[in-house]
Amino acid sequence: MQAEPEQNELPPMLASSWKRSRKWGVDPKSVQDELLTDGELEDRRERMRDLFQACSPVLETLYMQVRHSSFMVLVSDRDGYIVAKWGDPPFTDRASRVRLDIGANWEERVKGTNAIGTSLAESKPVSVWGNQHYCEENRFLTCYAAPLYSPTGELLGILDVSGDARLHHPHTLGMVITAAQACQARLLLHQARRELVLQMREADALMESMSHPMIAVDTDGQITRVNQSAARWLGHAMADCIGQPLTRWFDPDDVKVLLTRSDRDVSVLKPALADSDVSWVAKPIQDERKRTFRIHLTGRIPADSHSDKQEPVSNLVVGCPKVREVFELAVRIAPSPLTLLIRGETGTGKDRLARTVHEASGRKGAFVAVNCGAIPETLVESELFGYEKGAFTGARKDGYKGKFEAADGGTLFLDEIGDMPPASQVVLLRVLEEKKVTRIGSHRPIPVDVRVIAATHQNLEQAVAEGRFRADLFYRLREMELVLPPLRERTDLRLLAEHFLKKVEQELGRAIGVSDEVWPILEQHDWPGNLRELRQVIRQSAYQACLIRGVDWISLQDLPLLRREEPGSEKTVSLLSINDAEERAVAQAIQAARGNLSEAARLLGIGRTTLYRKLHKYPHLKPRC
Ligand SMILES: Nc1ncnc2c1ncn2[C@@H]1O[C@H](COP(=O)(O)OP(=O)(O)OP(=O)(O)O)[C@@H](O)[C@H]1O
Repeated sequence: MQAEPEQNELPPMLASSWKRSRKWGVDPKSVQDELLTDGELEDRRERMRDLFQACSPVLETLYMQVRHSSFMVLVSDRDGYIVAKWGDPPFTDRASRVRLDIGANWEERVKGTNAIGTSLAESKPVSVWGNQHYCEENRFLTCYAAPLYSPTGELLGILDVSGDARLHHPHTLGMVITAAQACQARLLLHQARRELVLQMREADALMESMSHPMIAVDTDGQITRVNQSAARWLGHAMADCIGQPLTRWFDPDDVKVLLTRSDRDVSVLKPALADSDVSWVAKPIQDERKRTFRIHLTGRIPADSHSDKQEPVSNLVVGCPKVREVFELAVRIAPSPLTLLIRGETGTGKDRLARTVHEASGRKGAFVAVNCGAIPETLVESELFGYEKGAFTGARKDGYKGKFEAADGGTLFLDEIGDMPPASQVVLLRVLEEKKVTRIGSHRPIPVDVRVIAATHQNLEQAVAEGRFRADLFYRLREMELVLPPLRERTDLRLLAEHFLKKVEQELGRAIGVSDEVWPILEQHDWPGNLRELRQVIRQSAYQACLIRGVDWISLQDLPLLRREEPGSEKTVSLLSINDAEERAVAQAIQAARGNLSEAARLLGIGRTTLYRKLHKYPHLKPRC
């Protein structure tokens, strides 16, 4: 054991630290250690996950430099708790005896003068060698520590290299300082990347939140982005719209003008189909040299009545006994605090059921829906739990209230829960257990009163068996389970179809009937897209009947269902797009009118100019003279 140094032998920073240690009442002969429980340690590690993710290459390189030399690398959080270590026996065994180990607190108030504690107290790099340590048991050590800062200068913790005092070398401190600086640089890079993803996501969310249809096209006229509302209008899934030429839906001449004259501030486009009500405003997005990068099209529709999510719960169709049972049970359990898991194929009405539970629960707060599958892995936590101002560069100035806080007093609907990344599953489980959230960049847990409803179309039991989904979270979420049957097993298809037809009638402003021969076809289809697909088919058929054929009833020829599949396929029907249907209708009309275009236009119930425009789109249909 080395003797205590004289005060004047200590460097000034350490002399002040000794004074503080005395003031704290630390006993140099008997240390009262402060240790974390496993849960607390996990929590603190979790809060530094970003740092470890971004900086592990630096920390590993540092460890490679000191291994085999009775040295170890440690990281403490900003409260002095060691949360990570890299080292090898026998030195780590000796270090463990004085609790220089994961979970122990090395603040000065616990351990007296030591590199981690003093570096924290002074916010400066420091080395503490042998008998410069305040507590006798630590005097076999030599330690070098430097603060770890976030890119915005916030203290995150301490990087420390500790070893046998006999191997002390002043240069080691320089190495630790360099590594701490490299960590800050890597964090900056990491956060810049994350910020970029956030911004892209924000742009997507903005686009998605618009109730008006929006389409972005590149300078070649190809679609690069659409929102749900536009995808609905275009008659395809969002992913299928990307890369398609705009000329599939708009007059090619108009599109040509739009692309060549995209320097114009704003122009108005008329769609080739459904020419009646929707008009599209095009606005170029330009760089600083006024070169057009993208063109944004916003559709103006008279009423957004086909919007997915705005229907009052009382309007739901529950004509099938199986479904009625599910809804009745949902309403009965709604006032309880039970966590609910809703299962069912895509488009079976899980979202609607979750809203029903919320409305029947009497909870005054908001219903907040989150699609866990749509959030990039790195953003799940900031989205759910929020972040403090300055948590990372590019973070909003006032911080961000996560979805849990937004749903306080209400219901949080976690859709596609099976897609939640494993790391976020841990945090979610903790929030469910503790009913508190801690924003990223904060240490203050905020109590929340949130009823959680999760939904999935996946086989979660299998995901648990394959290790993709945590078993404890699965059981925590499934305090109560509701299962929605697929449309092919429902007995109320006709009621649903009539319900969707009513909405289209409102859009089109006229009553529309359905011919008898249509029903068996609808009943036979196996509806992989369930209610959403049925709604889409009804809408497309009604538009086809009214706007293309000019009649007030849907008959077989309007159904985008009648195309036969490849021979040998079990299915007899599959969907046609609005465009295919339009092309077919034009061909039939020209054939029926024996090439007389005025007559064909009359049969189609459209003007001659409109028919000419359509022939521009389908030049092979032009009658030969
Ligand atoms: N009982 C119902 N009566 C009338 N319309 C319904 C009913 N249930 C769902 N819908 C409609 O069906 C469509 C799909 O429903 P919803 O979005 O709730 O399905 P989901 O199962 O949550 O879909 P996903 O799995 O894709 O998230 C929506 O337009 C919704 O309004």
